[in-house]
Amino acid sequence: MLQQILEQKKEEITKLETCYSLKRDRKKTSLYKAIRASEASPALIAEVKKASPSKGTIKEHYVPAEIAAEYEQGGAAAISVLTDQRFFQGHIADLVAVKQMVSLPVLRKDFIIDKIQVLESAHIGADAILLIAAAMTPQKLHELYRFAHEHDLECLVEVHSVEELQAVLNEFTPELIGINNRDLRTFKTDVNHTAAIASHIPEGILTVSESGIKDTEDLHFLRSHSIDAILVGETLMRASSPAEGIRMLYGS
Ligand SMILES: O=P(O)(O)OC[C@@H](O)[C@@H](O)c1c[nH]c2ccccc12
Repeated sequence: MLQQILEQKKEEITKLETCYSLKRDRKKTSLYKAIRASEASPALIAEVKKASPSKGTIKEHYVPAEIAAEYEQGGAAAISVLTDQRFFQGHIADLVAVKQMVSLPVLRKDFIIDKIQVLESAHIGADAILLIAAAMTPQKLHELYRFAHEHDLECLVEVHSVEELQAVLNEFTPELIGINNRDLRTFKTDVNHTAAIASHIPEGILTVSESGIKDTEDLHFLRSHSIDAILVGETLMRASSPAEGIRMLYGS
C-alpha cells in the first residue's frame, strides 16, 4: 500500500515541479491588451471546460493543452481555463498545462473569494482571474482586485445585473467587466442580457459578454452593441473541433 501511495505522490510532485519551473520562466501577458489588440471583433476568450453543474460532462476526450493550442491557432485572443474541481471537473494542473502550451494570456475561471486563492493563481501561472460580484461585497471585491494587481494578475469582474454593476462602480472602476448572460437561478442564458447591462458601463472599461453564445447571429448582435470580447465555452467544446467551432462562430 505504501508503495502505491508513494507512486501517486511522485506523480503529484512532478506536477508541482512543473508549477515551480513554470513560475520561474513564465512570460506574463495581458488579457486587457490582448483584447484591445485583437483583429477579431469582438475578441474571443475561448474557454477550456470539461463539464458544468447544469450540463454535466460536455467533453469526454478532454486534453486542455491540446484544445488551447487549437484555440490559439484559430485566432483566440485569450484562453479561459476552468479550475474548479467539484462542479466543473477542472484542475489547477489544467491551467499549468495550458499556460505551458500557448503564448496567449490565460484567465483562471474559478470561484475566488480569498487572498490565498489569488496567491495560488499567481503561483500556477495565471495572467488573470475571475472575480464574481455576486459572491462577495463590493468592498471585498475591491480588496481582492487590488491584491491581485499587486501580484501581477489582472481581473475580470463578473456581474449579472445593473444593480450589481452599480454597486461595483460605486466602490471602484475595474478595467474589465464581464456580463454573465446566465441567470444563476434558472441556468438559462440570453444574450439580450448583455445589451441591457452594457449600456450602463462607462467608456474606457472593456466589456466582455459571457455564456450562452451559440452562433454568428449572437456574435453580430454583440458586435452591434460594441462589446469588446466574448467568452465562449460550451459552443466551442461541442463543435467537431475547437478550430471548427471558432470558424462557425465568426462565420469564416
Ligand atoms: O459555456 P458557455 O455557456 O459558453 O459559458 C462560458 C463561461 O461564460 C461560463 O463558463 C462562466 C461564466 N462565469 C462563470 C463563473 C464560474 C464558472 C463558469 C462561468
